[in-house]
Amino acid sequence: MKQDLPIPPERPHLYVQPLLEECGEAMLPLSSLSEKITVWPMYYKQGYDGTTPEAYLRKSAALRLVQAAERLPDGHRFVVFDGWRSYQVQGSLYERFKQTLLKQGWEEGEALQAELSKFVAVPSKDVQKPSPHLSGGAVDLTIEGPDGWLDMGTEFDDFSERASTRFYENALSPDEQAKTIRANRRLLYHLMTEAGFVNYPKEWWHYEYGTLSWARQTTGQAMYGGILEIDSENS
Ligand SMILES: C[C@@H](N)C(=O)N[C@H](C)C(=O)O
Ligand SMILES: [Zn+2]
Repeated sequence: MKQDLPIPPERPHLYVQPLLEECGEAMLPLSSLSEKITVWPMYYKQGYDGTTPEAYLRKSAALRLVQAAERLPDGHRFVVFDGWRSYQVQGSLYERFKQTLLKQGWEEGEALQAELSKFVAVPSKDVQKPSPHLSGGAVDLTIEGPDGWLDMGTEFDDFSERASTRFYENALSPDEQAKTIRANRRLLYHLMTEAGFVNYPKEWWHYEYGTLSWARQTTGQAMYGGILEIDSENS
């Protein structure tokens, strides 16, 4: 059972910047792909300008998501919070988190930048080096079961240590709730990685395929450059 298989520690990966060869794949809307996938557009619901009620991923990433979803236990489905993201939305998320940290007493400078980029990628519209969500190869998601969203130990976008994917792997004597959370994160992790995605170790909900950081972790060819606008050419 996937729930019994520990989430392995992050593997050492390439520190050189992989080359990106844009493959030209269009993006697919996720809400109509499978009964096992639903979209809960978190940033749209939170009122961010430039968001839409649909979530999009590049075609191969979307099809791999379907593959993973179809292996969910009966009565479960994926809940997608976000896929492709515009530069405007990436910038707003970054700015909002920065303001939160400043209110907590952080001061402008390198330490603040480092803390910020742990949880929100630096906004980049360089199509050869885009922030992951701008490429259409990154997805934020959880799992819904018969009784609602599974307990993953934190809310989506809880920017704390507890959000680290392996946080509950390290508990020495986990109580029943911690065991449940650990099993739920394992289920998501193994379904997604077996379908070819890589996880961002600081966030249990963030997975990527075909992006620069995916290439760094897998030595595969990065193939998703930045998409700056959704239009009829790329969706
Ligand atoms: C903001 C959060 N949901 C997320 O997606 N974080 C990663 C690091 C990102 O911004 O690419
Ligand atoms: Zn993400």
